[in-house]
Amino acid sequence: MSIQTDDFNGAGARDPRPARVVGANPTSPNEEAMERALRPKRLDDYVGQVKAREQLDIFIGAARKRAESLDHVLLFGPPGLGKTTLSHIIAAELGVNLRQTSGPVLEKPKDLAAILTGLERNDVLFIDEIHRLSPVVEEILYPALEDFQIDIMIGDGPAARSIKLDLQPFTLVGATTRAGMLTNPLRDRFGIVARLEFYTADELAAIVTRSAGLLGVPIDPDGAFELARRSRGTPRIANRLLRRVRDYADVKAQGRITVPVANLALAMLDVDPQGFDVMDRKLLEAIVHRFDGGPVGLDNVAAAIGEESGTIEDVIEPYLIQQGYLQRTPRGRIATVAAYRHLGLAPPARNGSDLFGVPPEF
Ligand SMILES: Nc1ncnc2c1ncn2[C@@H]1O[C@H](COP(=O)(O)OP(=O)(O)OP(=O)(O)O)[C@@H](O)[C@H]1O
Ligand SMILES: [Mg+2]
Repeated sequence: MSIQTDDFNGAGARDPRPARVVGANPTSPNEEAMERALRPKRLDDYVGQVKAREQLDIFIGAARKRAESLDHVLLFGPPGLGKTTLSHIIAAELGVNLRQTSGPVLEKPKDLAAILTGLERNDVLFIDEIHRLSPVVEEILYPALEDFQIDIMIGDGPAARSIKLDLQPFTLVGATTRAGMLTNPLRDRFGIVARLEFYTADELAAIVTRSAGLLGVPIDPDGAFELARRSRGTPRIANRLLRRVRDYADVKAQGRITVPVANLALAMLDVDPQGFDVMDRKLLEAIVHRFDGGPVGLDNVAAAIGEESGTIEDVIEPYLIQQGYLQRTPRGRIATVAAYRHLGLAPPARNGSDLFGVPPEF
């Protein structure tokens, strides 16, 4: 199997701001190299995501048996949950090449045409950030996905004509953090759609334990669980906390990660008992203190905390919502009772306390 990459992990431009310890995006090229080393290579080593894994296991098995290309796959979910990892696993399990690129890198139709015509039979084409494909590029993708054909223009001006080129059958694996931003015609062309979910603490503990084994870090099971519990449901964060806490353990505690060592190291890193970091707390505090707990519109919150609304929506909010600290309503964001309590505040008595969905004794 060969793997070709057009850009660095398909991630495009890097964010120049200081990295969050529990931010879900990769923080540096160094971290990405480390991630590649820790990335599971086969479906059996891929922890959690039971539904997506079961589906893929069957469809991949069927495609292999018939020596056909796998149906096109759309992977969506918040950053760091394993979309890129899964795309590599799909190619490995199919026993085919993986060609990796990303939406923003494909500027012109000919960029995509060059990649498509280079694919071998049943190869996987992985397009990261597929919601950022330009419309003209997307246009040539449709016939490629449907009939394994593309129309390309030859020549200029009045002499220009379009010719059809046949492609080898292939599988597109598209990844996105924002399925809602995909056009309908594109979304409809994926036969397999897998939504990746946040991981449970037990699943993350398994990932931390596996990574610790690969890195040769001694860790107690309870220590692994403590890191897992505070990783915002995200393997990328779990692996990052492991590396940072390992540094702390090396310098302060003869290398072994125990619960007390994990607690001290995580406190030093400003990761609170729920695994929330400064940005999470800033968001909740802004909604509670500046907007009376909401509802407040996304743009107002973004302005209040000096963060891009896209980052709030894709990276910060999903976990807070999943954990029940925040609600997204048509009228705006609302901080829940759990958010008030997390900030050490008494929740306000409201007529609309059913907003919080909590029993009256609160
Ligand atoms: N199911 C899993 N089992 C074990 N490790 C995992 C799993 N999912 C992800 N990881 C680890 O987490 C890291 C981040 O995963 P990955 O890069 O695939 O996330 P992503 O969803 O592509 O993120 P992004 O949206 O930022 O591109 C990987 O390097 C891998 O080590
Ligand atoms: Mg990725």
